[in-house]
Amino acid sequence: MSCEKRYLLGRRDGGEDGVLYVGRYLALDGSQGAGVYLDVLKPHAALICGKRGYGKSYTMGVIIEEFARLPLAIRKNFCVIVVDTMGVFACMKGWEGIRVFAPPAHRREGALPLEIPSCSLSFYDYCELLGIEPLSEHGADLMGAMDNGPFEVEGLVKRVKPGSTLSGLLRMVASWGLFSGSATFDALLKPGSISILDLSGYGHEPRIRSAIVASLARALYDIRVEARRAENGKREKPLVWLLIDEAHMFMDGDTRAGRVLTNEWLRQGRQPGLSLVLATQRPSALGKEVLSQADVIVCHRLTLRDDLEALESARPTYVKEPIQEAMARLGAGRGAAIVVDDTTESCHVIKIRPRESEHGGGEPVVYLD
Ligand SMILES: Nc1ncnc2c1ncn2[C@@H]1O[C@H](COP(=O)(O)OP(=O)(O)OP(=O)(O)O)[C@@H](O)[C@H]1O
Repeated sequence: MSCEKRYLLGRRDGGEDGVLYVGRYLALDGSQGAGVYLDVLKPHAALICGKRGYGKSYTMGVIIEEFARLPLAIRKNFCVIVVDTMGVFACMKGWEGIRVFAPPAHRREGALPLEIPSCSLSFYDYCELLGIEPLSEHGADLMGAMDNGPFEVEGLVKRVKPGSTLSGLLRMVASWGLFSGSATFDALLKPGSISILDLSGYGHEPRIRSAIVASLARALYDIRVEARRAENGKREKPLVWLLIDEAHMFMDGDTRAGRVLTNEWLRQGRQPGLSLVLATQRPSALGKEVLSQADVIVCHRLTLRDDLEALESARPTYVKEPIQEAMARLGAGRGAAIVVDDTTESCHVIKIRPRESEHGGGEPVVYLD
């Protein structure tokens, strides 16, 4: 056993198994001290926040690397799924077996196809995706079409009024090739796997991204709730760690994805073994529920008053120092963060460790010739 001093976030015992090495304690003089580790033996809800360019995606990349490095005996208990909205993690493809999935219309070389089971979207998900009101003529028409058992989106077109706006919208959805009646999420549930879902092709399509995340998050929740009931010393379906970059895209406002993540994952995810890691530039956009449910908060530099106030209002009583004052200790350097850990009721300033794989989130350089 190593005698190096270490801080373990999210767990009270000092065990060495099932931990991710995230960085080092940062002293007031800028020197780095004891290693800081994050527990993965229990489910957690973690929030990584900070203003643009101060290290959120980099930190998430470190967490992904650490999952990839866990001994197989531990790793096979989990599957890790990363929702990559900007395509910054896609360059980790192949690193320690990491796989990248992308929707058929936006698949780059080497990425596996990501298809969404068409029946995994609820009636309300389809209404949000199509931009129609559930309580409208189109809504009623769609509900009638979906009532007739399992379907392909092409099949729905045949079941609604021919030539209607709804039929046109459904035809458009069918043309994306994203939804399939025979698709499953099984590939993402391979024990020990790390899957990056590259949704960067839908940069201007918030409804499509939301539909993907809502259906995935709900399906994983249902699968784990079911598996949990049957678990008896053997794990048929792995525990899930869902990492979402730019999480405000899903949780700002009243989206279907935001509702599933808040209601099923944050409020009820502990028992079925669902862990969530959300990264955002705008913690104020995630809502109070997210800030209060997160048991580990990694906060890089923030300067916007709304964001600082949101964190301040969620500051646990054991953190004596106001967030803004603690923030001053981070300095202007990238990669430093305040970490608030509910389990050990502690707050530290840390420096995230250097990445080993390529980081895809750097700024482009200006060419001078
Ligand atoms: N822990 C770290 N150690 C060394 N460099 C870092 C660290 N964290 C961030 N950086 C540097 O800062 C740059 C920006 O970090 P990152 O891409 O994570 O920003 P971000 O907060 O995700 O920004 P955005 O919100 O624009 O996506 C990185 O390309 C890297 O050069």
